[in-house]
Amino acid sequence: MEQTEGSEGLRTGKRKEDLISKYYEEDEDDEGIVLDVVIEEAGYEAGDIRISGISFQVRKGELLGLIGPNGAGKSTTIKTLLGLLKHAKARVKLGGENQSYAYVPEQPVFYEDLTLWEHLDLAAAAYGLSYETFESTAEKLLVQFGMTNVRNDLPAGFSKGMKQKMMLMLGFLVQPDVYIVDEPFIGLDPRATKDFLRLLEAERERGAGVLMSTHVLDTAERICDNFVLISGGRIAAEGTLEAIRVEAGLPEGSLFDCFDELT
Ligand SMILES: Nc1ncnc2c1ncn2[C@@H]1O[C@H](COP(=O)(O)OP(=O)(O)OP(=O)(O)O)[C@@H](O)[C@H]1O
Repeated sequence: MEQTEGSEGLRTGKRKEDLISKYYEEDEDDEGIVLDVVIEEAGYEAGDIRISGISFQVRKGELLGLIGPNGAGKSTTIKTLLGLLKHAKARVKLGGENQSYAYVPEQPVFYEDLTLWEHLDLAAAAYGLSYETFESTAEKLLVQFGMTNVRNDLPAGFSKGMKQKMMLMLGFLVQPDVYIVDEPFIGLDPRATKDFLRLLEAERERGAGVLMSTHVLDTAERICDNFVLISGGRIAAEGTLEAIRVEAGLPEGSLFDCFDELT
């Protein structure tokens, strides 16, 4: 079975080589942390350091926005925490022994010879969902994303936005404790964006934590609780919008203005 574009799609959170360790020894300060990331440094080649000193935590129900200009190191940060970079000094922990995560990549990744429904079935099997749970959740997602009429089609023939919707559906299907989402908005039409945000909100209410990288700053400003602003492979500012405004010296500034000032 051929998979398109590299090896980073359809991640199940159960691969042995993952950097993410499954057990988090909680003490009082750690309560509610579902993802704890400490990256000392990471790069694509030995000696080629692209990011350094990037640490952050995501708590239950929190949406943390990873923002920064092109080439700042957002995707490298995400690839590092997923264990995809060989040259990384990093430690990544989920919040508990039985916690799971789902990664939604920026570039859709799919199997050429599996239909949309078969992709959903495969992801459900990888996460050990019962057939009943899979069927009812998958049916709901098809309706929510307006994809019912293409359920038995091959994704190779999908538009860019439809492929993106499939990736999001695969993430939502398994209801993980942590979502790691790399730029979800590009390619989605306004209706799909709204559907995605509504589902994300419901998942946060369920207690899922979300790390989301994006360039869509007006949306990020509206929906994220906290931000990590990366510039030149390092953290340029972090915290709430208020904290970022203080850092940028723009007490009334939009996230875009602060971003502009700080990068
Ligand atoms: N596969 C790769 N091999 C070598 N260097 C890479 C690779 N991918 C990215 N880089 C380099 O790492 C640095 C950070 O890139 P990264 O893709 O993490 O940026 P980003 O913040 O995700 O940017 P964008 O907003 O454009 O997606 C850049 O200097 C980039 O050229």
